[in-house]
Amino acid sequence: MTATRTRLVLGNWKMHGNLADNTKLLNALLAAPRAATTTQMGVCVPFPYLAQTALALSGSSIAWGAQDISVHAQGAYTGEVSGGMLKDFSCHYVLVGHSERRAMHAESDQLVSDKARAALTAGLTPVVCVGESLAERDAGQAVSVITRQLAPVLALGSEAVLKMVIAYEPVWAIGTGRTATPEQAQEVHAAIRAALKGAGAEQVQILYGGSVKAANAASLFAMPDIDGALVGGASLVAEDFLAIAA
Ligand SMILES: O=C(CO)COP(=O)(O)O
Repeated sequence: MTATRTRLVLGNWKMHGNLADNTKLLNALLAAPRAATTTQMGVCVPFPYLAQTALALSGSSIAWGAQDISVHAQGAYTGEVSGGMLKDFSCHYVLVGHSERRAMHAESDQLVSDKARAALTAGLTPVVCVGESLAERDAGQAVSVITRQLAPVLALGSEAVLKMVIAYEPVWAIGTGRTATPEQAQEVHAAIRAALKGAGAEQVQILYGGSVKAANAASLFAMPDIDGALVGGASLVAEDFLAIAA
């Protein structure tokens, strides 16, 4: 990682949590001494817990955000949540295009780009998730799939891309305990950075996600184009999440 990029460790709680457990988790994150690290930390929580998270983390160095955003600013869109609403709860980040949403909610590459744009319009930092399936990797298509997924995002222009975070999450590594090797991840991260091209590509944070644990974080973070992690399961256990950031 070059000196210009700060390391970022983001938790994705997915559809986990309840008021009582969240309080314990957030308090444990707040109680941990963090003076020695310059690593940025954040948590992306389910919509109903944004208020609780905002209240708990306000004034701390830990950021928070959501896991999805509507492409619409407001209107008759039952069940949707707008960027303006996320801003009301002082969200910094919003995940867009997580593979679970691409797979289970049929989110297209274009829709993911539209969501990234909606996030930027609302003043949020979109964390654009990309990643190939196992079949695609086995077919040697990892980089071409990611290039295809990123194309409509890159079409938003370099000024927009500079305000984003990209997360590479190979689908076969999510929740499986099977992490990409640092070399496998680095290869894709370098391809992503090459795809970003142009001015500023060196500044964009590119996170790795997929079974990141304290035991494998350091070797992943040692790679030149891996700027941090998007953490699922391990972000639900304060000591594991903190150990990754440390
Ligand atoms: O999907 C992920 C984060 O967005 C990764 O999840 P796990 O860390 O549980 O594999």
